Amino acid sequence: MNDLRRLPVTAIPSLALEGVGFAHRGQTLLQPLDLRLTGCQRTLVMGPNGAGKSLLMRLAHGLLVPSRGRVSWEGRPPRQAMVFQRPVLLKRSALANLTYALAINGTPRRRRKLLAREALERFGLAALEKRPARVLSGGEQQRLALARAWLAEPEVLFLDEPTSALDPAAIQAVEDAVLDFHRRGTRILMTTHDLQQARRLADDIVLLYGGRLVEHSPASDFFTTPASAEARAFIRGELVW
Ligand SMILES: Nc1ncnc2c1ncn2[C@@H]1O[C@H](COP(=O)(O)OP(=O)(O)OP(=O)(O)O)[C@@H](O)[C@H]1O
Repeated sequence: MNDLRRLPVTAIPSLALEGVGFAHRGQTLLQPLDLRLTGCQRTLVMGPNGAGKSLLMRLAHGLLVPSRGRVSWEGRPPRQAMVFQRPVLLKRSALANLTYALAINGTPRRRRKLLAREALERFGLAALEKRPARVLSGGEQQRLALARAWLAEPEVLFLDEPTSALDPAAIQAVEDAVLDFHRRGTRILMTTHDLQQARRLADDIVLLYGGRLVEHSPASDFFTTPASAEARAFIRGELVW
């Protein structure tokens, strides 16, 4: 299913993180950072284990309150969705997970099954609509989470290591979905450890190391002329926590 009806063309609000930091029990986990995301970019957040990537995503999406600084959307908050490494699914069928999400967002009952089935079809899950979501394979669960996000028509989609537990075919399916979201008009903010994946998907790269933002550059610059020693080491596979 390749019909990509674009989302209504309204400017996606810019996201500004100003002096945003996060501490827990007196320990600084994310040092104050500034980051501004505009337009319909695909931003890939990279860094070794424990660098603070998930923290940054949760702060940006509003799941965590910063200990200092401010997260703000210019004008209005956009429609947002988040996809996690391990999908959070209800103990119901694949179809019911989607119809439930549609009910929550106010879709009239008579349209829910039709829309949910279209989304299952798009993500290659039509044959599994009756199967309990929690017995689906990891790759299938991730596609179901993406289908649910698709139905939310997000202007901004956060994905936190959505492919780290998946095999190559499932990774490809997630990457194709990310590109479809983007072509439909969604801004992407995604974390990954995978340099090749970042090369395939990114317009710009944010590199975190040890709870610090060390670089935010266009992907072409990051991979060819990285500005920081950390980025050079990361690209060589030498940056570890
Ligand atoms: N809610 C929290 N309370 C306390 N510590 C936390 C919390 N969330 C994250 N941390 C700690 O903050 C640091 C950064 O965690 P984060 O999950 O952001 O790293 P990451 O870059 O996503 O790593 P990985 O690639 O391993 O997933 C880690 O040391 C983690 O243990």
